[in-house]
Amino acid sequence: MLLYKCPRLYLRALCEGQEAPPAHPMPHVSHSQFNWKLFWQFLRPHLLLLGAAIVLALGAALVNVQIPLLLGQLVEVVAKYTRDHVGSFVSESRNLSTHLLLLYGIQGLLTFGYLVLLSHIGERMAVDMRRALFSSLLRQDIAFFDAKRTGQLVSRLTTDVQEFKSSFKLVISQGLRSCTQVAGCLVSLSLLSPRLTLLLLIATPTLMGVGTLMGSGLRKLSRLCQEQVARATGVADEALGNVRTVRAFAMEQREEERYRAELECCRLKAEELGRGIALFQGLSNIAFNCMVLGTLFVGGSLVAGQQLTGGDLMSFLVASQTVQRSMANLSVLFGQVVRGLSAGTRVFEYMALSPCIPLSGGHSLPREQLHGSVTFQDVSFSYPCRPGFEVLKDFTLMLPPGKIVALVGQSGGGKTTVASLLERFYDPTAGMVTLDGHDLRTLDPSWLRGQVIGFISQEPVLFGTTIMENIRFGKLEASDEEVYAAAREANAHEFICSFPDGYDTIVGERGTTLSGGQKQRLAIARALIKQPTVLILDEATSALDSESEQVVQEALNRASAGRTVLVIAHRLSTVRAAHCIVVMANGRVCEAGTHEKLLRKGGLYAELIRRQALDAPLSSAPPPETLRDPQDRWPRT
Ligand SMILES: Nc1ncnc2c1ncn2[C@@H]1O[C@H](COP(=O)(O)OP(=O)(O)OP(=O)(O)O)[C@@H](O)[C@H]1O
Repeated sequence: MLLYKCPRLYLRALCEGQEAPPAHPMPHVSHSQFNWKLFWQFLRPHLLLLGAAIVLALGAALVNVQIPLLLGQLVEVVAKYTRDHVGSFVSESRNLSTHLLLLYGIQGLLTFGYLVLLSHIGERMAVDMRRALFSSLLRQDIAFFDAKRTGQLVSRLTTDVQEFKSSFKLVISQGLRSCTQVAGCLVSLSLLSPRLTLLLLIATPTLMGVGTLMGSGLRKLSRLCQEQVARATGVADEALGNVRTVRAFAMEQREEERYRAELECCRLKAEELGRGIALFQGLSNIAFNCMVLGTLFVGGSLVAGQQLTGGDLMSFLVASQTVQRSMANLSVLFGQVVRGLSAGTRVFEYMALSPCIPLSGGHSLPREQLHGSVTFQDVSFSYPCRPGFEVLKDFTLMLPPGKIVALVGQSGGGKTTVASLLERFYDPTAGMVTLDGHDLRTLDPSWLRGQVIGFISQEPVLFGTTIMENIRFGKLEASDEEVYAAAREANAHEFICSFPDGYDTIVGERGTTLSGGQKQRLAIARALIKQPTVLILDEATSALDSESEQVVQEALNRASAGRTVLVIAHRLSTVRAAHCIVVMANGRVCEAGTHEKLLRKGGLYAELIRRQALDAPLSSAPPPETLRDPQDRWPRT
């Protein structure tokens, strides 16, 4: 297991002759506890400001603790004046009133200060967390995304981080303040009347214990609730992202119903959580009111017994109110903290995941020594999310340098899977894929994908930016001239120049403002700009009409020259000129050879050709001379 997580250990295991570990288990997402270690990493840079905020919050709370005592003294002055009618009430009370006004002012300033600081810290932390989570998600294995919905992941980046940030700010502002006030007031109260304070001290821990028990249940509910919200977001995201397909099948109603059903589940779960929180708050209110009533009752009897003055009782009452308000705040805060901790757990959960296939690491080969010879040696493979289902079984294939090899065969036979293994989106369960004799697992994946392999799929995905930036996606440091050259090579320059904005044309989300053929040619330019040694064409022309296909095919032919090319095709007419055609069935190679050789053999390929009724219109140019003699270089079947 450890070997998976660390490619270096894996390599050492190979060197020491240990058996290669079975391929990538599904990255494990544990429903773990809140990750305090990660939280600390985000908090650490802000410790100084946080310390300042805490000091200000504590200051505000301590100022607040003094207010009941001064109010009690003011009441004493009122009582004295009412009783004795001696002197001026205004002059007697001036000092106390000024003192109180000053405290109110200081409290306001301190509150302003710590709230500004907390807002600053909260926003910075949220940005850091989103960046770290996004970066971690981008690094996860492709297998991770097979098992996840985009909506769920996006929700972690948005809602969960937001929820966590709000809770964090509330805990420091309200929570810290309420706790300090409760503590400060309890000290004041114990000075005024130890007996009354004892009453409060007995009741408080009992209530806290009950609260903790209820809290763990609420936390579970909150987690379920947020997961359901993420599911609903996923449904909306999918429907909106595929709105053309939804419209084409007139499935708006169905999508609305799916979303409504998910929302209904959200509502039920949220209401259950709401009821739980309401019950918790209701019970705590009753308990705290009873506490105040009890305090008044016992305090009143102490005043009657002249063990307490009227002013002291007033101070006691105001301080008890502060304690009560703070406790109520804490109970409201509790729900938020429960939600915040769940949200934080979910955010840190994905952040702590380490991919089985790292983005980089291992060695790269100098370009001048790179030949582009690829082999699949006895490769077996199951997708991690379907472990019992072997897609490739002892699959062996050789792509000689500079040659074109076509993979054909039944749908679902594993052709795209072969391409995915070559790109190292997954690692084989058994056997190995090599480039120039090097196991792909020993090579740097970022070098492999960024510089060696170019991939062009059936449905090219473009980004909603300019044509220039889309082509440059293949090589960020490419000059304008390199972009133009790649576009020319891909037969795209002409149509790009015909647009009023030329290379600065915005292509719309996923390239919706372009035709299929235009998108495909941009994808070819994007793949060619990095001058890949190995090119994978996964049914690159199958979605195009015959006119576009011709232009795109021409570009592909040009792009294929001198490169090792793996062509995956359904339409057999497009691969007749390949140096070798490999027929796949049930995850195995069952035939291989040139078009003519396979036709003569009269096996599966000939049968496929017959089915596609391509015997007659075989009109494209005959394969180059070099193709006529495949000899025994081709894969064993
Ligand atoms: N991400 C995935 N997770 C699990 N199973 C998958 C995944 N992708 C493909 N498969 C399964 O692997 C098998 C081979 O799929 P693959 O896409 O490689 O076939 P293919 O030959 O390219 O098919 P087609 O010609 O229809 O594109 C299929 O049974 C498919 O259901």
